[in-house]
Amino acid sequence: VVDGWFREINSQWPGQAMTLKVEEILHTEKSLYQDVLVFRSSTYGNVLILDGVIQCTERDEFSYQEMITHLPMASHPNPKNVLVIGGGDGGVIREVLKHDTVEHVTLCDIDEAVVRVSKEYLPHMSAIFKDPKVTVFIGDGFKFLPEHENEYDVIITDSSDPVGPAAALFEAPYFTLLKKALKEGGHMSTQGESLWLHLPLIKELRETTKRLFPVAEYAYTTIPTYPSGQIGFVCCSLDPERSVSTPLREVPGCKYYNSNVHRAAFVLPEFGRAMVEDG
Ligand SMILES: NCCCN[C@H]1CC[C@H](N)CC1
Repeated sequence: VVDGWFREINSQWPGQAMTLKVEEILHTEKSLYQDVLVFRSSTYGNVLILDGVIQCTERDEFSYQEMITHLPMASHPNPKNVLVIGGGDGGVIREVLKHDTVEHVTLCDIDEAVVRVSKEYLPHMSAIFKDPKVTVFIGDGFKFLPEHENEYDVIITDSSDPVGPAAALFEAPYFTLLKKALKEGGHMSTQGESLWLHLPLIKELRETTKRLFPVAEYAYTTIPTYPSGQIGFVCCSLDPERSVSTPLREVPGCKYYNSNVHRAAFVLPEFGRAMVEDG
């Protein structure tokens, strides 16, 4: 934080940096896995930073959390058992529980510091941890998945960027394990970075998932505080007859998501479509 501003300078997005005005530093620590910073911003509420990268802000997190959750959930006919890999801030869990079909949701995040800090500073995301349908497991998704084969209707990978602890969550071995943990007709979504910054990665992600899943599509949302103001998701189904871009029911109580936004999210601008689909 320099002269009262946080600047998200990072080699993943050279020559650009989101800047947020800081009112007060609320927490800093070095966890087992990453540097953790929380500050109260002037205009985006409390902000969680991991290794210098904006993870979520109270003002705009709903865009990402709603879309990464409802794209796979609303296109699945009857999701009962759900797994979230990452997502220690609790936002995705909050969204999963908007579906009354859900009987149980498990969160598996490698860093207990994220869950602890979220409970303390991001209350409207982490309050949901108290819900009896929620189980929080602190550990590595790579170890968790093989112990839970054929268990989940939907798996959401709410990861940080493909550098540091989350790098392996963007590669084929991970998606192979994830596929085995899904039940028949299962759906998944994974954090898929930005069309403006990561086209080669997105192309690779889609090729990897297309080899493993009969349906694998890319969708995106707008979100001011992520690099270039946009972030995407790779959404997959194990059912060749199903379309992840077709919502099967409404999801009440959302601020970003609705069934038209669901469909529109999969319509890509030409520079994205060409790269992602034609390659
Ligand atoms: N629940 C928040 C997950 C964080 N998602 C990522 C954080 C880092 C960003 N560069 C990309 C999205």
